[in-house]
Amino acid sequence: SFAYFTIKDRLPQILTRVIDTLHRHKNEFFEEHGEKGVEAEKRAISFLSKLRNELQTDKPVTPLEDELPDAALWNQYLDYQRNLPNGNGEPSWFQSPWLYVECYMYRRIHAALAQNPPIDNFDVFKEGKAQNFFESQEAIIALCTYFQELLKNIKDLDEKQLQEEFFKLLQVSLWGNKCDLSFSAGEDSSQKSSPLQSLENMIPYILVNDMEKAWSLLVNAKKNRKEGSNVRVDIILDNAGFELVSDLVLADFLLSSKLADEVHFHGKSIPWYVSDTTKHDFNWTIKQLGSANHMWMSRCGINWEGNLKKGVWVFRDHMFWTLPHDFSSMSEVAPDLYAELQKSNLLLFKGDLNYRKLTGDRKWECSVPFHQALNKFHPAPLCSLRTLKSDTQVGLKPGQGEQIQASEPEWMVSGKYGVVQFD
Ligand SMILES: O=P(O)(O)OC[C@H]1O[C@](O)(CO)[C@@H](O)[C@@H]1O
Ligand SMILES: [Mn+2]
Repeated sequence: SFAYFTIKDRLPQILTRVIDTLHRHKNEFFEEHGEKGVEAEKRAISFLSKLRNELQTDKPVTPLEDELPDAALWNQYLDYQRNLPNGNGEPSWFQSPWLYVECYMYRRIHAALAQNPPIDNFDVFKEGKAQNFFESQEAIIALCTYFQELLKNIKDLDEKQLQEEFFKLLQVSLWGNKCDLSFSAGEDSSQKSSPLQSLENMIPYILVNDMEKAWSLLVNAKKNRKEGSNVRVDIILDNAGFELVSDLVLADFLLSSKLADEVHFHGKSIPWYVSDTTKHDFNWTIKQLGSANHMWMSRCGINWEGNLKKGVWVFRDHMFWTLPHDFSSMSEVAPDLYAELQKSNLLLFKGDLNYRKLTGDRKWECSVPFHQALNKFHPAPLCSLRTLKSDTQVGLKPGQGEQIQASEPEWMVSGKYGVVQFD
């Protein structure tokens, strides 16, 4: 299965890259913190080498020994896995649910750094995320330019024209999800070509296309909005780099077109799945754009900083997003976050990992309804924008999955297909 390939090949590669990254920063740690920095680096590397060895030799998953705020929840989850009636007994790397052990690896990487001051704030994936941003420069310029031109006459657009633009930017954000770095084990995965040019040709690759549903929901929310109440959209972010910029453009469009009054972004509180967006990545990206040597790029960055200052854009991170739990347990494990999401008119979930967590990462028949796979997770109307990079897919027409499978056995993991799936 794809899970086997991931645990056997991809995850050890990612760990090796993390170890290399620390090696490469040795001088920097020394310059910043002296001998203490170098000692901390050595301890972190030995912790990570041990982790890689445990993984590759299928050792049991061990309780977390750090005192970070989520440690108890992780250890409870390990107990839960141990006691599953249909489980394999003692959880180990090759004998446990993929979602669980993969999340666990990223949590252990975090522990390797967090437990070792003075390098405890070092994000081992930061360089890769920045590189993805810079290598997508041209695509970012093309998108920012298109968008700023659009803003010039957005007031004159009729409903049909607004809908067209909404669909375009939704698709850019969907295909932006091709650009993650965990899929390629950290290898370059930037957006090279203009993101708007090929949208028409990519329509056939959108296997579930609920863009109309998302549109009607927003139009109706606006029409039915009560005096003094706001239409709110939440974007549960995935990757930094080009994908994040495409999400920010979409969010700006929602405000500028007055389809929404506020947008709340949800990011990760620790480095996650190589390229996922943390608060630092979020602010860094907006700063980079603002100070770019390109008029439309910097216009975007400056406007977005203004949106944050005005409070019409809000960034939040919550520990739940980096726990191993699927979303059906959110109301129990993180009732505060669930209640927060209930305040939204529309939740946009970006990316593959969020899709796995929405559907419980189960081996569903492809024709099982999305609503059923969500297993009662429904804080508000929601829509997933995801390119297929793991073998879980629901909500297809009967026979649709089988038909693609016959000619393209890799269709579920190649990132070539996508869904805009609404519940
Ligand atoms: O950034 P995304 O879209 O969540 O993708 C993350 C990648 O990590 C995985 O979730 C697991 O390796 C893949 O399914 C996917 O390729
Ligand atoms: Mn990701």
